[in-house]
Amino acid sequence: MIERWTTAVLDTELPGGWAVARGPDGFLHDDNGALFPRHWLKGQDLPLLAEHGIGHLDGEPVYLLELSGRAEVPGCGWKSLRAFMLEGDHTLYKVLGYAAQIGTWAREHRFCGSCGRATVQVPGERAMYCEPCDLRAYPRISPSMIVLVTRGDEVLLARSPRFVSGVYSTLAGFAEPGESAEDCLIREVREEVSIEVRNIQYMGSQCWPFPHSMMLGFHAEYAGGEIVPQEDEIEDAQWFNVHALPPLPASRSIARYLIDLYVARRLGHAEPVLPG
Ligand SMILES: NC(=O)C1=CN([C@@H]2O[C@H](COP(=O)(O)OP(=O)(O)OC[C@H]3O[C@@H](n4cnc5c(N)ncnc54)[C@H](O)[C@@H]3O)[C@@H](O)[C@H]2O)C=CC1
Ligand SMILES: [Mg+2]
Ligand SMILES: [Zn+2]
Repeated sequence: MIERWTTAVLDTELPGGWAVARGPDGFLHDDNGALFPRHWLKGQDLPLLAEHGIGHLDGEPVYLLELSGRAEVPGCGWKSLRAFMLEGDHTLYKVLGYAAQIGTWAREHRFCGSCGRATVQVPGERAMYCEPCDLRAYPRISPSMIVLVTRGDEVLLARSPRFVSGVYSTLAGFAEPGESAEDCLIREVREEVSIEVRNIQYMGSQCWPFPHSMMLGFHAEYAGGEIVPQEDEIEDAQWFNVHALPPLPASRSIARYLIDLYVARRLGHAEPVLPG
């Protein structure tokens, strides 16, 4: 399969291509989507913080205009990355998800974390550089484990107080220094619901640019314990029968994929495909 979208570090001195603009309210869009002719977009008097050449879409260069504040463009509106994830073209969402991660990282690494001096972008490399310290800051990626724990026909799902009302999802958490993926998974499940697991199986991964998680998805079997939801983090956790599931997470999430896959295997239905 030919990839429509590939990332690259492009020279911002070169003319042409497409551009996306990101401000405090998300990405600029109109009826045609979020990609605009770059020359036109740069003529819109936007409060530009930085420009990044981010890759190629269908062979055409794509740039990000990262803005320092709010702006209005006639005939256009602003839409959050999450809204692009939930609806619309998946390739466009991939472009915008990457753009968001690059924009956030570059914005947050304008100064050296060691000496406090201004950093510069390294030409041809995705790095912010402090010359006196010889220190490069690369885009930040935070590994997070996500796991569906099952017990026969039952799946363990939980709600965080941050979730949309009624929705239950798989357990997830960030890796800490010193942990393997499995260590992290076991700790997170213990912390969040006080359950022990066994037969941990890796199922697949997904980039989750909110703001920079890398989700590593697992399946695990229940091995013991009673559910005790973690105070403040977990509002409720329950075993749900595969025939009586609550409202579930968005269909493009790996959480949903892990649930749908288990249910499909249990019921002998066609297996879902993990959205990249
Ligand atoms: N794609 C998907 O299907 C899903 C993705 N997620 C994502 O998984 C990630 C982890 O899930 P949570 O339950 O929120 O994590 P968690 O269970 O580790 O708890 C969040 C806490 O971790 C700490 N934290 C925040 N950012 C961190 C980082 N970069 N590294 C280490 N610790 C950090 C903070 O103390 C925060 O309160 C989040 O980004 C969440 O959006 C969660 C569920 C579904
Ligand atoms: Mg968690
Ligand atoms: Zn420095």
